Amino acid sequence: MFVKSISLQHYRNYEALQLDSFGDVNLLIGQNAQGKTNLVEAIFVLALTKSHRTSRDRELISFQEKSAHLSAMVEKKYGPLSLDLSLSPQGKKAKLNGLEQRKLSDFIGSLNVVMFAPEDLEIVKGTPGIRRRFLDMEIGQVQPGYLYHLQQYQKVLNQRNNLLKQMWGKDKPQQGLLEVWDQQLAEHGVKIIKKRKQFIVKLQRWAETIHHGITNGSEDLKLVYLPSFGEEAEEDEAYLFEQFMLKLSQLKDQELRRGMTLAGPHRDDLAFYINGREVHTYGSQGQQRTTALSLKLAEIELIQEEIGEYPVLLLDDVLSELDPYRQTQLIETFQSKVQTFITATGVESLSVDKLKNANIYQVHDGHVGS
Ligand SMILES: Nc1ncnc2c1ncn2[C@@H]1O[C@H](COP(=O)(O)OP(=O)(O)OP(=O)(O)O)[C@@H](O)[C@H]1O
Repeated sequence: MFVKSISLQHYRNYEALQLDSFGDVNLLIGQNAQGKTNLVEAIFVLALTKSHRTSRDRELISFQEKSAHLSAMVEKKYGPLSLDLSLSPQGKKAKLNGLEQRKLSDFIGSLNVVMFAPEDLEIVKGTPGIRRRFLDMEIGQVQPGYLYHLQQYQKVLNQRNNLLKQMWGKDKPQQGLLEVWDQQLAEHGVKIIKKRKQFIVKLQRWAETIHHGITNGSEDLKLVYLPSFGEEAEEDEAYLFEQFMLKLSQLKDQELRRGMTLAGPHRDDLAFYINGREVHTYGSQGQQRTTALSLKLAEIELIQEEIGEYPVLLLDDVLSELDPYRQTQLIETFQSKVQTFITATGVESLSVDKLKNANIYQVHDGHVGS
């Protein structure tokens, strides 16, 4: 798919911006703090209705303003599609071809993107919560049904945690009520776990091949789901449900003491291994960065496999961090297949000959010129 144009109103430091005729490769060049990341972030927000760098939507609306508006024209395999998204403290409103969507999940996935930004190193180095967010956002993009279960799970989890807190120190805990929440938690929980496991198996296939290529065959990358209960590879829903309920009953005393739910997809993790060793613990900085890169490139192929179209690639401040060999490999792999937006402080830091047909945009203080 291909983003043809974009328009922003009161989005971050853009008061009003209209950009047309994007090319296959688009370079956004400018000094620090001018609005380069804000622009690729806006494309990301149009795809997922959320930013990759904050969960607080208020930050996306320009200071002093009450709402922001983003829109784009996207060329897809089956024709053009217009996307509109409004953000305000009251919530978000999304339109496809001018028609308001009742649920945001009906809008998400209309535009598919893969963002690679410096903070993606945290997927490998950071806390389990970051890896869960990565899984949830990526699966949500290609399987909207996933987001429904995720929202329901989060609701039930909050209610169950509140109940556990209320029951704390009471003589006669409300066991009956807790069991109702257990059932609902397990119902949505197993759907999430199953989809995450299936996603990881597919992502692993692509990531392994790509990582092999990047490292000249010297490194074997493996992805492993680390569940808080049951077997890591088990996908059978009935079995997972049984295992989840069993785990909750085993943990009940502990949960009542701590006032929180201690097992389920909100406690699961994802591990990366290179040649049998965990990258989080034993990987060098370079291996961790390459792992993150392989994951992102694998995602591009996976999205193509799932939806039959390549996503748009957003490279924020990362291309200049790669050595010339990796820069070239990245650009050559996707040239003419994947529309790419690249931010950098200067064209000097990029292997420019590979980017000679790129559209170049100068970003300065919330204004963009070509
Ligand atoms: N809600 C907002 N309203 C207005 N301006 C904002 C808002 N949020 C961020 N900004 C401004 O946007 C600018 C940062 O833009 P951005 O993160 O896109 O920089 P950048 O060009 O990518 O820089 P770098 O090269 O340092 O990454 C800052 O000047 C910041 O004050």
